[in-house]
Amino acid sequence: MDVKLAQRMQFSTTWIDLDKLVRKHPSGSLRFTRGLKEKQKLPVVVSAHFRPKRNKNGHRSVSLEVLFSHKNFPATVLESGSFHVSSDESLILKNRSEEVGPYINGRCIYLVGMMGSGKTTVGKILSQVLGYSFCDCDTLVEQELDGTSVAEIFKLYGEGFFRNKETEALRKLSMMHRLVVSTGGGAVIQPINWKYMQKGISIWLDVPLEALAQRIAAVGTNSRPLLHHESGDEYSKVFRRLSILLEERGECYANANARVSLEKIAAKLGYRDVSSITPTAIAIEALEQIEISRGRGGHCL
Ligand SMILES: Nc1ncnc2c1ncn2[C@@H]1O[C@H](COP(=O)(O)OP(=O)(O)O)[C@@H](O)[C@H]1O
Ligand SMILES: O=C(O)C1=C[C@@H](OP(=O)(O)O)[C@@H](O)[C@H](O)C1
Repeated sequence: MDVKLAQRMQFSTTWIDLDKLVRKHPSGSLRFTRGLKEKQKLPVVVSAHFRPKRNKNGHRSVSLEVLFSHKNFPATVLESGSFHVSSDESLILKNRSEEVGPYINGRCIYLVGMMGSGKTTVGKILSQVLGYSFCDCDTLVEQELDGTSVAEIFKLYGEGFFRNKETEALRKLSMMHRLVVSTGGGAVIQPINWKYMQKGISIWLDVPLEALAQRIAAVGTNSRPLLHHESGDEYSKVFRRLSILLEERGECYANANARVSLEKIAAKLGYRDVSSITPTAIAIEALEQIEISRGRGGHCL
């Protein structure tokens, strides 16, 4: 189907903006009754079925079928075809940031979540679209200690020392504006850190354990000292260790102002697997959840 035709279809005097339609109803079908332009006397039912798919490159395409039916006629396919919506996500992200930007109003955004939940990846996207700076709290701690890596800090001085440095870094960040901060996965366990993060807006990236373990197993555990103690194959040991940490921390993450659940995004977009969700789609959901948390007075859980 011609892309222009697919993106804006006219039935009677009503334009359907498929871009908006797909955004609002990521998959499914829509039925509406209209009199066709030339034959206003004949009411017909027009149904649009659309189903987004993602190809190997992460580009989405939407297949669409428009059916005409009337009690006296068998259902007939008026139009069918598919179109790409790959650039769609960046546009949606931009629109969302313009909508929610005034509410955020320069406050820092703190991304919290388990190791590997995408705080750095999604944080960079959010900072870019909002025109904020990005800051990785672990990197700040490392800089304070002349570039000593987090893994080395744990080895040389222990976890307690690292946690104090992390709190100190968050205290400094809480005095700043227009920052998206990727916090360390364990920052949520110290109540004092929430006092600092409450000056801004906190978002929990809630990612299923299987996906976290897959991501971390793919890059290795060198930079994540809390995952060094287990034996076995990489995926299983990361999974076991993360399960224990999540059990201890689950409630702490729930203190965040907004929660971005990858399982919910997958359900919304009609994906079976959370690994199909792009970081941009997660950033879009983060902005949407900030907007929703506004209606709840800033607290989501
Ligand atoms: N949505 C995603 N889909 C697939 N892989 C991702 C996604 N987000 C992040 N990753 C990958 O997971 C790993 C951990 O991501 P990162 O952003 O560093 O997490 P965190 O900062 O929370 O520890 C990286 O290798 C990154 O490329
Ligand atoms: O979960 C944790 O306790 C930790 C997470 C790490 O940050 P990332 O979440 O960025 O990996 C880092 O702060 C340190 O290894 C401890």
